[in-house]
Amino acid sequence: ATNFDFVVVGAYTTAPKDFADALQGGGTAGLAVAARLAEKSTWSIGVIEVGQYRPNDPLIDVPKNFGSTLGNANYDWVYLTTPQANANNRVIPQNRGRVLGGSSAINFEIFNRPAAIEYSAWSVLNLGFGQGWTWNGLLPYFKKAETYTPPLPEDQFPDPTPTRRRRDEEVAGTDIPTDFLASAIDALNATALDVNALLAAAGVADTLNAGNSTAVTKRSFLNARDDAVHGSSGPVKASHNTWYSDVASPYIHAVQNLGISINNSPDSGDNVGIYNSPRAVDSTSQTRSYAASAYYAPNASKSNFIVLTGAQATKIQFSSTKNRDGTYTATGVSYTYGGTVYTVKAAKEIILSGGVFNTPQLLELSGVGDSGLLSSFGIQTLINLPGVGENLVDHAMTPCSFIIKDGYHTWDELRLNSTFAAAAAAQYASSKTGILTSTISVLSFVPLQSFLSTSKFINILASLTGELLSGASSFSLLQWAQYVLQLGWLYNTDVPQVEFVFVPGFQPTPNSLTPAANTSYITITPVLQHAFSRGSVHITTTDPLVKPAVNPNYLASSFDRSVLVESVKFVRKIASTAPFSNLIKTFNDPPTSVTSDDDIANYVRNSLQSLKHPVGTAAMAPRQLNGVVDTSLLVYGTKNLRVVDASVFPMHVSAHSQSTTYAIAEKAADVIKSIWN
Ligand SMILES: Cc1cc2nc3c(=O)[nH]c(=O)nc-3n(C[C@H](O)[C@H](O)[C@H](O)COP(=O)(O)OP(=O)(O)OC[C@H]3O[C@@H](n4cnc5c(N)ncnc54)[C@H](O)[C@@H]3O)c2cc1C
Repeated sequence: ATNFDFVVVGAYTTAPKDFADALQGGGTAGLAVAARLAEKSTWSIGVIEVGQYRPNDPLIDVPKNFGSTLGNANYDWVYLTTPQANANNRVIPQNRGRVLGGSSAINFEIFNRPAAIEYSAWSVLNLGFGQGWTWNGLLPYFKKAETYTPPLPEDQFPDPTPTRRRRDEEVAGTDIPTDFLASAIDALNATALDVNALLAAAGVADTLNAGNSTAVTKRSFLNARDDAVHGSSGPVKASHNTWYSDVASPYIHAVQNLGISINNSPDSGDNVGIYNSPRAVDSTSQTRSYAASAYYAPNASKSNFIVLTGAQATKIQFSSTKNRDGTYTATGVSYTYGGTVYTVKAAKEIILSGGVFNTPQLLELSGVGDSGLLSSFGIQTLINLPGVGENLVDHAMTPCSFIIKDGYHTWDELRLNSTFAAAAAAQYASSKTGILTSTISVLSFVPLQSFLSTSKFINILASLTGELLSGASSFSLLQWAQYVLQLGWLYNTDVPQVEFVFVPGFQPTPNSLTPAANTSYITITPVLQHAFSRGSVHITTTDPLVKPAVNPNYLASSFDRSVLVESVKFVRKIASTAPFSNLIKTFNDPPTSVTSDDDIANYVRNSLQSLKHPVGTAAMAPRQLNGVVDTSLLVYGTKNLRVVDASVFPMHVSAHSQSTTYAIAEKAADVIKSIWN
């Protein structure tokens, strides 16, 4: 019984309600785009979501319960990577939400933003057509998505330090190697991309013209006032913790003592420093704010917004002949529900919001992808798009843990003291306060110059560019352009390269999988922000119910390995710095016996995990650059098939990925409305 204007597959963020323009997926982006389209009462929006709607579920709603649903098939797709050659052939968990709300229902609730200039890369990659995909172009949509409650004055971090960044003096004499730039110019010669324009977009000026000096352009986005950058009436509720562990303050001071500044406006486009991150938690109800609670629940009674849960999309149906302009029209989505296959028709558009693994899978199953790969499975190619499923990039991380002295209040108290845990549960139930309202919030985002010596920086750069030049023949044009931008960012100390996540409690690490009795821990996790490794996700069968193969290719680049090794060393330096060092009893993992760079590199290979921010598998980039969607998120070669989810990030950003995904969905809804109005 199904004809809609829009069909949305996967309801993460936005999904239309009336199965007329069908979206795939009821996840983060799917629900957001669907709900916005449903504002137009004459349009019908149908959302197909394989997971279930789970309102009032404490595993989702209680802020401190984040992580409790991972590996549980009622919530999680439970993806595993292929064996990772550079991580001792381990298969690494890649959780993805399989529930209405998608990954926003199972994520860790952190709700932050990257450096403004990182979106300039998205714009420049898309030539003249990407003007809307800049910080200024996206900011209205970040604001539209959120209602932000600032921290209580007493919860601002102490003593905001003036910005003290090691800048131009450190990068002088460490210019981007000209042989790499010359090769990039050759490689991109056939495109409209100009290497100088890429460097300028990365904030690095005049490299080629000046000949011998990599000058860094001045930051143009200095701490704006919070009310200018935050939204006050959007569906997603963002707020700050009101409970903090007493180990946080000494940690913050130790990080400050190592020269990293406190940043009390991290969402302003300048995210360098240590800060108290917002999280997607409703400050009144103290429950998780996610796509299902934010975009679906308030609209659930709309008759033009129909969400079908428990239904898995299996194929996009296209017109049998091409339109006069050579495109195909997407006409409907086949899905399986209760063991029967149905097809829902979309009068206007189909929107794929199945997420970074399932969106490329569905494209390939439907004949959109690399023709060689498709024909190897006997799938007829409708649109040859070699970029589908390529360009997979993630935030890789290596947790490090420390045992702390007795007497501190951390999350471990919930595990160690059952009386305390019962009291905390009662407190949360009666007053929505206390430790169970708390989430991860102490984050530091830093450029390499904050913790690497200039000589180490030069060594890492030299290995990287040598390796890039020797592998250059296998790069796609998109990679060439990305690597120019990423090299530029390395010289721009406004672009963080590593995040350090502070967790006041135990987290499993390779030599310490379960906590010891009567022992409290803290965990500090460095996370690589701009990996040079590239991976892929592709089908391995024509069976739509079999998950595709996910290969992020972690640590394939020497840069990724070296930066994580140096980051582990810096974590130990923090733990050895007062006043934080005063509360450390022992280094737990890596243990003190791990000392040489080789030992630490082995620890990195054994401990590497994902922060679960994979992006990029249906990249927004020109078709000649291996892009999959254009700047209106339309799949190349189609008239009306769009991708609206984290697959479209053309490059990663130095922030957790949900706020950007919501902004993408909000922007997509406006684009679609303007087309059909
Ligand atoms: C464990 C974890 C922790 C994270 N922590 C954070 C964090 O703290 N902060 C942050 O900003 N980001 C975090 N992220 C990342 C962030 O949640 C994701 O980047 C974002 O939610 C992705 O949104 P999406 O719309 O692309 O996909 P998703 O939200 O994953 O939505 C895809 C939806 O499509 C559905 N679907 C897929 N295929 C089909 C099909 N064939 N038929 C029907 N339905 C289908 C899925 O079930 C799902 O509901 C985390 C992610 C995870 C998994």
